[in-house]
Amino acid sequence: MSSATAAPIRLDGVNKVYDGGSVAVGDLSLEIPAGNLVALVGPSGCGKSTVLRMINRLLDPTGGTIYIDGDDIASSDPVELRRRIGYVIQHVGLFPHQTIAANVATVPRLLGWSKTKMAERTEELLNLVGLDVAVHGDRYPHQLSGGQRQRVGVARALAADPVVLLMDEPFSAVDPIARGRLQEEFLRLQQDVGKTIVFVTHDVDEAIRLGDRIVVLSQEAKLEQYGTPAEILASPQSTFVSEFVGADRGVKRLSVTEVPSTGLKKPPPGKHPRVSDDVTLRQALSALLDGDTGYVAVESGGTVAGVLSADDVYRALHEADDAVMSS
Ligand SMILES: Nc1ncnc2c1ncn2[C@@H]1O[C@H](COP(=O)(O)OP(=O)(O)OP(=O)(O)O)[C@@H](O)[C@H]1O
Repeated sequence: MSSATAAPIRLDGVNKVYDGGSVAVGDLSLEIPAGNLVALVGPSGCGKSTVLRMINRLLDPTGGTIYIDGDDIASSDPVELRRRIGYVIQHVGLFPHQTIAANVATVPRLLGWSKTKMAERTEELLNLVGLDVAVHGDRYPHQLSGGQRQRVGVARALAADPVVLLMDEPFSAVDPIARGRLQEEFLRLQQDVGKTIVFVTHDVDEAIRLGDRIVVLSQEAKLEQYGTPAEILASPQSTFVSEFVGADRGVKRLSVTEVPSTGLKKPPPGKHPRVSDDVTLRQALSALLDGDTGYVAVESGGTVAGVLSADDVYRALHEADDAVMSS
């Protein structure tokens, strides 16, 4: 494996039949580009976790091949491979009798890093996930909140600069408010680290929010659709996908579409609510509904570039859909 910070993953005709004959994955082929965050979504039992666990060789496929950075992982040493792959699970599995700092340094310690290098890396990572090493470093897992423990799990998974990060429902055990914050922080963190991330969730909203691309799976990990959130929302390829993304697909589309930068109207008189030009149509519509003029003003570089009405939001959504469909 190269020393790059992120590696592509390819699944080629992968199949997994458990002892006893249960087919978890029928025949799955998938390419995940380096540095992409791909969300695997699908109903309970469709094989998402099995797919993830085959990528780090916690399970071996019964057929097909998985490549990381072009190398067939079946010929790699599983322990060695797992040190190059970060893994975060729902109940993060921190070692209860080790401090937070020691937990984060798990893989560097196995790799024989010096104490100084481990301490520097631990501080850097805890900072990256928004925890202060001076406050939290010497605490034990039970002295942290659920959300803080998940952050430590992410820091630990990133400790040895893995080329791939696998995340299995990492935020589902925390309350919705902490979850939203973790998702937001995680998106910011990914902008910094740029890993190839495979993220399992059964929550389609989380997949839309986090994924560069989404893989929708049905039973036996059948690939129903693979595309960007905007593509999947604008054009679900099957009844399964449209039912899975939900009846409020239209509202979800608003949240993956940015406000238009051209064709804005000149503001009529009145005190219109304002949004910046990098918000989504959903945020713009919400601001419009909070006001009482029927318009929302879009600011660009501190000045108002123009206004949108509800009709304009509708038109912008459909123009964005047309652009997605024709791309
Ligand atoms: N060790 C096992 N032995 C036999 N069958 C198994 C085993 N582990 C999982 N399965 C079966 O394989 C299928 C896929 O399981 P998997 O855990 O991958 O699904 P999932 O999509 O991650 O589900 P969930 O969202 O509920 O966690 C299920 O039908 C499950 O019952």
